Amino acid sequence: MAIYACDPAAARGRRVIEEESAFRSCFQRDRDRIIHSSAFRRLKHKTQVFVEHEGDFYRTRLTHSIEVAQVARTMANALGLNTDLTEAVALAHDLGHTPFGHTGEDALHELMAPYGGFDHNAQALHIVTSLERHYAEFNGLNLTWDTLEGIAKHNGPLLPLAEGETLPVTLAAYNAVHDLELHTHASGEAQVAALSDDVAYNNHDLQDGLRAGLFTEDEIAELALIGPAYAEVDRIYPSLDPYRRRHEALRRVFGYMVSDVIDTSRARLDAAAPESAEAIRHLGRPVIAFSDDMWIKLKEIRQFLFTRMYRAPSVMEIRTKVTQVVTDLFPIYMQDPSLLPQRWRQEIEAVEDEAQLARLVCDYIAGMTDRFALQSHARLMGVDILHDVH
Ligand SMILES: Nc1nc2c(ncn2[C@H]2C[C@H](O)[C@@H](COP(=O)(O)OP(=O)(O)OP(=O)(O)O)O2)c(=O)[nH]1
Repeated sequence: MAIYACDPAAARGRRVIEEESAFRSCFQRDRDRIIHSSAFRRLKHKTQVFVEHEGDFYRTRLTHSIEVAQVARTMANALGLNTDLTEAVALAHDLGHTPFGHTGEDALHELMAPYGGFDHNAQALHIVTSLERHYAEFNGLNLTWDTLEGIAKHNGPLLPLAEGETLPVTLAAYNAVHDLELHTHASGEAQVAALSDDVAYNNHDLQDGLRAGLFTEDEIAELALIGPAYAEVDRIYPSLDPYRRRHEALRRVFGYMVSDVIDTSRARLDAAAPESAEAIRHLGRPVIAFSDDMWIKLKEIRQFLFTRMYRAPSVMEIRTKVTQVVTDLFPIYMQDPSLLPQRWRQEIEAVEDEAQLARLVCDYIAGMTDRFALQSHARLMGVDILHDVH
């Protein structure tokens, strides 16, 4: 490992002190706790782009998280960073997603507007610091400080706040008791995990979008990063069948992105010459990055995916319906919290005001899988919103 890697022997430790494992480093143990969490298992039925009933081929938040962790390990290893910490942060980065992905998040954010809003990154931290309830001596997973800061700073430092911005309430509350130093950048490991998210989804969404027939290979071959990949495949394998041709082209695109991050980040690390993990945190700019040229090409892909996939009419039609599911469920549980399961009802006794009740209901709904939300909606509203024809 490089001098600037996070060394498990020097980790900042857990909020509740525990005996170290004889077999696993503290970061390995964090990763294992994340894999064994309920929230991680529920990612298997949470939307990446397509709602779960739309087909078994497409990515879910679980398969996406595994792909992020895979590429993150490769990049961390190439850069001399700690692969276990990188993997832990990568596997945890989407734990806070609601049913129906960003659509559910937007709906919950609006419903929670009077009570501090909702943010999936803050929710991931809330889950691993509070909502998982399996251990005798603490709520949450009691992860190391290093993993928690990586989860909190998925989008970079959270402080100082921009004008009119506030910290998500659950994050602010946790930070008040366990200072995650929100002014600094995260470790190199967490920065790798964050960029791996972009590498993974921009690649797999192209694959899923093609499979769904939302656009064609000829159309994506017009994009600056993708055209050369198809050209190279056609040159080497002039008579490849269409499926192998697609795979060969897209795996090259993936490789271009990974090589670019490794080369750019190596150059940045060489130039900054950080002498510790702490030095990376205080550098004032990220050390893990795409080159400017790659960033321009990536933005073109992101724009294409946004208009042709995330805002495609067929995706938007489902979006309207699943927004209704979340919008219907929230007031039902607010008005009659006795409908909540036992584990949540117990907490209602400690609720002091409407904002606390709303946060509880929000946490419960946010934890639902797509199918559980749809089932709950069908049971409570008497309609199967995706299948009933009106
Ligand atoms: N259907 C649908 N999917 C979306 C929408 N916005 C984003 N997605 C999907 C596309 C990508 O697979 C993925 C990108 O979002 P992520 O949650 O991974 O990253 P994002 O940069 O939005 O947030 P984050 O980095 O986690 O703070 O989510 C949307 O409005 N509708």
